[in-house]
Amino acid sequence: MKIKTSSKLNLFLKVISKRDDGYHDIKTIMSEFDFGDEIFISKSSTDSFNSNMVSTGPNLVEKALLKLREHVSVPSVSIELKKMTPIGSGMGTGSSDAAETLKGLNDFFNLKLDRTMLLKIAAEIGMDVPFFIDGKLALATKRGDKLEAVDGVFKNALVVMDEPVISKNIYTLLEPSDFDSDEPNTLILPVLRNYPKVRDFYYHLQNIDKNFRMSGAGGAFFLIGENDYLNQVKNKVSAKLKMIVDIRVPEVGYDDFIFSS
Ligand SMILES: C[C@@](CO)(OP(=O)(O)O)[C@H](O)COP(=O)(O)OP(=O)(O)OC[C@H]1O[C@@H](n2ccc(N)nc2=O)[C@H](O)[C@@H]1O
Ligand SMILES: Nc1ncnc2c1ncn2[C@@H]1O[C@H](COP(=O)(O)OP(=O)(O)O)[C@@H](O)[C@H]1O
Repeated sequence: MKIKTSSKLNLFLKVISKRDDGYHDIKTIMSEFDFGDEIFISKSSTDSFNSNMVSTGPNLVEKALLKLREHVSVPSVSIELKKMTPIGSGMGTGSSDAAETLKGLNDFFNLKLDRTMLLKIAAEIGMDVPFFIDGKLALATKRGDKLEAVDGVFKNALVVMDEPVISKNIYTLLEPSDFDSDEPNTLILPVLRNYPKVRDFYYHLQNIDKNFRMSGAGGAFFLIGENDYLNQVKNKVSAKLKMIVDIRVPEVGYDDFIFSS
């Protein structure tokens, strides 16, 4: 079985407050788009995981299999991840790999887990993972795991990335005053303070168009607009990754969050 994974942009992301469990309450709109990796699942007499991804710890794909096994019996399986997307982008590609592994194994072995159960297991892997069970466009609140589908229309977005933000700790770098900020993505404040290369890239983008926004914890940024204009901007941006994608934005109700002037 071959599975194609996807990515997301956080159209905005407000960190509201720190919770008693150490996580943060957030409010964000997550929008799925077509940019992903490939996962191959096949029957095998022993478990195996292979990937072209250089990994320091267990891969989220392996984590997904282990979490699944805590809930249901899964036969031995061979899984291969062909990683084609960058790490540390804030586009949730690892979370998508994990969610697609759960859904893929559920289908491949006919495990009969329903959507509610898949969402529960996904949240045990990471707060970004449940979104990719249904994908598309959703308002995410609480720790990012309470999801509400939002009706969307397609727009073009220029997505750019130069340097990654490799940190599972970005929330710990928030300062009290950050919670009062008007930034469309609160997490840009700790990123600008702690990641000089990403800060330089952000200033480069701001000199071209002030409406560039950061996705998640960075390092990817995006600009929503008309295709012709985005192509002009793309030519001016110096970055390792530049692509124009179709992205869902809410049909109604979120203009103040999404379109800054
Ligand atoms: C920042 C966001 C935006 O979508 O993702 P990315 O930038 O990675 O795409 C998410 O909130 C990240 O999601 P994810 O990376 O899955 O988080 P997890 O693995 O569950 O948590 C990693 C760590 O981040 C912190 N964390 C995460 C989510 C949240 N609402 N509050 C937090 O404080 C916790 O300290 C946790 O230990
Ligand atoms: N399949 C995977 N894809 C991407 N990252 C993964 C994967 N498995 C484990 N990781 C680890 O997860 C971290 C990336 O997480 P994060 O920066 O939150 O993701 P993103 O920025 O892509 O949303 C890195 O430390 C990376 O090594």
